[in-house]
Amino acid sequence: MTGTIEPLSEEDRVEALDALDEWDYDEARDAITRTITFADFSEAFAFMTRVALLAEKADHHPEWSNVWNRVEILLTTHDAGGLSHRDVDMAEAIDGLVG
Ligand SMILES: C[C@H](O)[C@H](O)[C@H]1CNC2=NC(N)=NC(=O)C2=N1
Repeated sequence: MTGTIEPLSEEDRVEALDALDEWDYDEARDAITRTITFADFSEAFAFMTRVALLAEKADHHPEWSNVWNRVEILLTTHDAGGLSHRDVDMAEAIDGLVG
């Protein structure tokens, strides 16, 4: 993908976070985070597989970790040096998967 990607303005970030109820703002990273707990490892990993497919399609990849039934996700845009609309789009897509 070519072209520059700009970080969100403070106004846009505040508005986006207001709508993303399940996500927290990580000021140090200029990122958003969400932790999701599933019934077991199998459910957690199935979710991660679905997110991985979305991430490849969008060419936008989460920083994340998994411990058994828990998945911790951090979204930020490396190419923008902080939060961008790509993170907001990915967060919305992830929320759509979790239901
Ligand atoms: C070359 C490729 O488009 C970039 O490296 C993509 C890949 N996935 C990415 N993922 C994230 N989270 N941020 C990026 O800036 C990013 N850039």
